[in-house]
Amino acid sequence: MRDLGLAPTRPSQGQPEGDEEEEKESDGKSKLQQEPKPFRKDTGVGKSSIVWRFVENSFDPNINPTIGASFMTKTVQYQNEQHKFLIWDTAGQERFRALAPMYYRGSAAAIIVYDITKEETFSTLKNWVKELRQHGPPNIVVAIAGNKCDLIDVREVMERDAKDYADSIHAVFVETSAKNAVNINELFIEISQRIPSTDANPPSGGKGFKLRRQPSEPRRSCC
Ligand SMILES: Nc1nc2c(ncn2[C@@H]2O[C@H](COP(=O)(O)OP(=O)(O)OP(=O)(O)O)[C@@H](O)[C@H]2O)c(=O)[nH]1
Repeated sequence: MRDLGLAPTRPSQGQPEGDEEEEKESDGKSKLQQEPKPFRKDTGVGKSSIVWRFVENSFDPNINPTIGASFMTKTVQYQNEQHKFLIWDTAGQERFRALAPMYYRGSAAAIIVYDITKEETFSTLKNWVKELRQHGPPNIVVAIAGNKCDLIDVREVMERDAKDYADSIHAVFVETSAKNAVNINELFIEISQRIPSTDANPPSGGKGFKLRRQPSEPRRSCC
């Protein structure tokens, strides 16, 4: 059995700032006008839906936004091994952003999700990559998921561009649809394959997991 800590990114905290509402300062300027919010576009990309599809194999079109974070686990039999995923699903709203380091610091991998129909979510993703590189665990596996690939008619982010970017930072990349269950299991399996085995990296304190590299399962082309 191997335990895989995973943190789909995007959270924070502190005094609620309001997400979509603009708060007015005493000088009458809104906070939006005063300071850039590099992570503002994180909500609604489908992080929770991806986790739900993976853990419960279900999809809720009326799912509520995540408050703070939620935690789920799933164990999958993959070839001759059991992989246990310990997953933190973090909130995308700006007011929860400061919580993010709590989740990614102890994680073996992070999935950064963007919405293929919203270009700004892809730009935001790069800020997360930077933050993970600067403040995350040195060997954290980064995965990029371009979600909602069932909405191909309103696509704003080209798959090739996202793939080129992912390759440039050595990240796992896949386009997913939580709605249609496309590439969800493949995403998690590919991440688990990238996490070094305990043979190569002896764990401290006797905890960890053993994993051999296996050939990737074929991915489905998204829609
Ligand atoms: N068409 C389509 N809609 C999706 C997909 N995944 C999620 N959605 C919808 O997108 C909306 C947001 O989904 P969530 O899973 O709550 O997104 P989130 O990123 O977790 O949002 P926060 O919790 O606010 O950070 C919901 O209405 C979902 O039903 C998908 O693959 N395809």
